[in-house]
Amino acid sequence: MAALLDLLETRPAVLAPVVLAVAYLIYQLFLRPSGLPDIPIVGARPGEWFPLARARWRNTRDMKTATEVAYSQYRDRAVVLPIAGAQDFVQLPIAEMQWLVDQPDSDVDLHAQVLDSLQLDFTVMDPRLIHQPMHQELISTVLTRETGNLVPALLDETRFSVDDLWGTDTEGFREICVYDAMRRIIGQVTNRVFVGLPLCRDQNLLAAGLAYAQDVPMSSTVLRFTPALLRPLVAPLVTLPNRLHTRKFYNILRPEVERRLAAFSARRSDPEKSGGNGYNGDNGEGKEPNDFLQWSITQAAALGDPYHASPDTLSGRILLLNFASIHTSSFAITHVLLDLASSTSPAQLEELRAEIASVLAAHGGTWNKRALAAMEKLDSAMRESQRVNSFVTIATARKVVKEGGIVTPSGVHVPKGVVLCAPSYPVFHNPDIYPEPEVFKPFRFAEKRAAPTVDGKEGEKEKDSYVQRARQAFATTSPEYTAFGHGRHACPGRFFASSELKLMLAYIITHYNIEPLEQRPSNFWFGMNRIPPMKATIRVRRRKTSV
Ligand code: HEM
Repeated sequence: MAALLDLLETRPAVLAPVVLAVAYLIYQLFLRPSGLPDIPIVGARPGEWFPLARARWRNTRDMKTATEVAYSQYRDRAVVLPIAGAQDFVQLPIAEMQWLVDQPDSDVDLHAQVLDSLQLDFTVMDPRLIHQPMHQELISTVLTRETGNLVPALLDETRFSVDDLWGTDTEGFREICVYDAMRRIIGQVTNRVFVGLPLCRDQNLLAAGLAYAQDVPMSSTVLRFTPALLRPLVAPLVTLPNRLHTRKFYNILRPEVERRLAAFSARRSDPEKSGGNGYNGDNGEGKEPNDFLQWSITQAAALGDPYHASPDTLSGRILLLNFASIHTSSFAITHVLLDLASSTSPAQLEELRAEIASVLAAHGGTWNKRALAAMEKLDSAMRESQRVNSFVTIATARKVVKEGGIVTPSGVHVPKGVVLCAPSYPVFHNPDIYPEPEVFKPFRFAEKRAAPTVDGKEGEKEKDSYVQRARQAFATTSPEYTAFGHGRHACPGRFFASSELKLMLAYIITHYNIEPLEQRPSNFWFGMNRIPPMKATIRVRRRKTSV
């Protein structure tokens, strides 16, 4: 200690870096101009010093209250919703959400916001994958179109993985941790569509994908709390797990990618062998595999840039798909199982089973997209569970990227760099929109579908009725229903997710009895998101008959 004091006395310059670092932190936390419009700040108290910084911490400690206050006290006007370690959001009234999602990407940009909030330039090992997101186009086109053809594969993998993890013993009940089992099942079933058999069952591949999906939110949280100037220095350390899991994932996938690429170019150079189409891969039975990896190879060939066709790029796209889909879908299926186990009467479960049986019978006993679409009560149960439990608490976050900023319909000027959003959690729980909002009513949306339609000419009536029914479907978004976001950037994977989750739920409830829970285990808030109780268990027993 004495030596240190001596040093400071003789060479005070050694203090300079410490003083600079402290001054920088104080400036960042308290003095930096916020660039925010002059509108109320949620969480700030009148007359206090540093209202923005203090509101940030208050809101972060209690996000539920913050979102409720932002919605109920400022229903018709824009407010600042500051959150520590995230952006300072400007939340628009719900009446302006449609305006927000209709703005061109050159004015407000979802990708710029995601890039920031997940720190993707650091947390994704090859940021080019993000800046050229070719996989997203495939999700909204090929994956959505092919979902119907993929139903048999989805069913096969669901059967295989659920039977394996939930067991087939019809005598005794067995306790399972819902989230743990379902994320493995979702990982396997979803990867059946991404990379096919046998890799979708490779537990090391699935584990690396899951681990990476946890690394990204973890490392991005640390990076967001790190001053921007220091991030390039801190990132290599913080993202070490991301790098390790990426490498592991690539290494396992690479031999299959290389095999597919070789088969693809062989077929391309010898169209005779390919059955005439000139570019198909080969699944070993002379048929092209119908999965995301294969579509990506075809897409890469059409793009003609070797970067897109490299094994690492193709593997990287599959890893990003795992990131986008596994947690979201695992949360959704975990929630609905807990809801059905704890809030639903046995008669309602029987009603669901009866619907499944009768629709299946009407479709010749075959599971297909039409049969899934006709199961309106099942669809309603999924939609209702997401209404009650959605991880989305503020919706449609878009960063203002237009030089000079933009002006909202109610006349607020929002500068470039600020993130706009709209309310979600308090809307889902608003009794004027959803009566008895805290109650899980599995048939809420099915009943809305069945409600009489407006009068009109015969043709119009039919059209109205179709539109009214479609509006209540699980994958349909609106300002009042934002579990998948809203607008043209709403989740592109939602049609696939809807079919996959309904099929899985139908299989589970027709093949298993679930012992009722006295109380629904509570969700919890993780930053801005709501998460299912990860340790919650249920007791299940295989049914002797499957209807
Ligand atoms: C229950 C399951 C899912 C939920 C609840 C969900 C939810 C969401 C939400 C809320 C958004 C933001 C939309 C917005 O801001 O308007 C989103 C975006 C996205 N989702 Fe999903 N998602 C699910 C499944 C999937 C699946 C299975 C895939 C891929 C196959 C996927 C791929 C994506 C992608 C790529 C985006 C970014 C879209 C863009 O940048 O334009 N999601 N998702």
